[in-house]
Amino acid sequence: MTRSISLAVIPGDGIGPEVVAQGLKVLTAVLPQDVKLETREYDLGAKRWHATGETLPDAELESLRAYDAILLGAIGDPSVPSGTLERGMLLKLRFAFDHFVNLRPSRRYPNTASPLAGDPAIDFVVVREGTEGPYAGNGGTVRGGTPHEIATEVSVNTAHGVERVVRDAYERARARPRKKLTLVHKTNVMAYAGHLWKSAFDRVGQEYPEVSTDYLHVDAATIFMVTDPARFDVIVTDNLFGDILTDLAAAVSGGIGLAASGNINPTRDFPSMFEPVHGSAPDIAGRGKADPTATVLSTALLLRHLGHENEAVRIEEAVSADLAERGETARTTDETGDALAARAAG
Ligand SMILES: NC(=O)C1=CN([C@@H]2O[C@H](COP(=O)(O)OP(=O)(O)OC[C@H]3O[C@@H](n4cnc5c(N)ncnc54)[C@H](O)[C@@H]3O)[C@@H](O)[C@H]2O)C=CC1
Ligand SMILES: CC(C)CC(=O)C(=O)O
Ligand SMILES: [Mg+2]
Repeated sequence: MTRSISLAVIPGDGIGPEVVAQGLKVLTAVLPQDVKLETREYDLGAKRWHATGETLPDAELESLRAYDAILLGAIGDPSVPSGTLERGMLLKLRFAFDHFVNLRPSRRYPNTASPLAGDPAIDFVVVREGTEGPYAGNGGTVRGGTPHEIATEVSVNTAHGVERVVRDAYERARARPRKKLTLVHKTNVMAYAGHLWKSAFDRVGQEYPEVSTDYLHVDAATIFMVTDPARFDVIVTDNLFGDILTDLAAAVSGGIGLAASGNINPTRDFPSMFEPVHGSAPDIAGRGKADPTATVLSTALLLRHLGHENEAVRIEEAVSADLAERGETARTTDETGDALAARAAG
């Protein structure tokens, strides 16, 4: 457990600054007096790009290494060509700091609106690979702009990269009461990558006899996430499948405004980065409408990662209690942050 926390804060674009302000409010409220929180804000995102053309200069990336953790709002703006910031800043960070475990828990909190019939219990965690797969940037285009253009986006899967994330997922499954791990892929079509994933899953599984396993093709996994989400305990999957599945998981378990995530570097060679699952939501930015709960819950993951388990639980309990009493009245982003901070402070 750290008695001081140095935190790099990247508010980013759209609703990012709005929700990060609430995350910091709750973090400050929950920490004991003798734990010092030092923050430095990084000006990265659309505004910076328009002013300087920079996404994440190497010197800034290097300076981020020194922190215990990073808190990110979201990046991406309609005024910037799609992918510029997502790849130039967000993926650059995830790759450079070897965030190979993208941890995305889904839990049904009381009194939340699920579109699913029968009010199902939901409590699973997706372990999404964070540094490889189709997001590796391995592709290109030939004959661009002509009717004969050919674009490729090659999924990169290394034995090292797959095995380490699969092992992490087994560890997490073993530590949970149900001890169940589901591999999600598309081995029937993506045969090369699928074989690598499935054989790593089976091989590593021999070391975890107490963990029960199953396999689902990703298309079928989306069916079960809607018809029978209670069947899932821990899911391990690649970068793209995990991205898509976790937006769906958020939608069925109470909404995208509640979904937290951690980009974890389990070896602790680099700072891990915590952020809501959602993006910058330009459609509601600047209107005080964004739900900051996902960011607040991401700060709980951050605290847990740094060894502050009690404070992490206090935040999760504050969210649970607040949701139970939120009712129908619409609240502003700030009001929700205030309510959560007051409860978390105890
Ligand atoms: N980690 C990141 O920084 C991410 C960035 N993005 C970027 O964000 C931008 C917008 O992407 P979209 O595809 O629209 O996804 P999005 O997640 O930003 O928004 C999807 C829908 O969810 C709603 N929503 C999102 N967060 C919410 C919250 N906290 N409270 C209430 N409603 C919320 C939005 O209003 C929108 O209707 C794009 O530039 C995209 O690349 C997208 C996902 C992750
Ligand atoms: C914006 C992308 C790079 C990533 C994304 O959608 C996510 O991590 O959820
Ligand atoms: Mg996403």
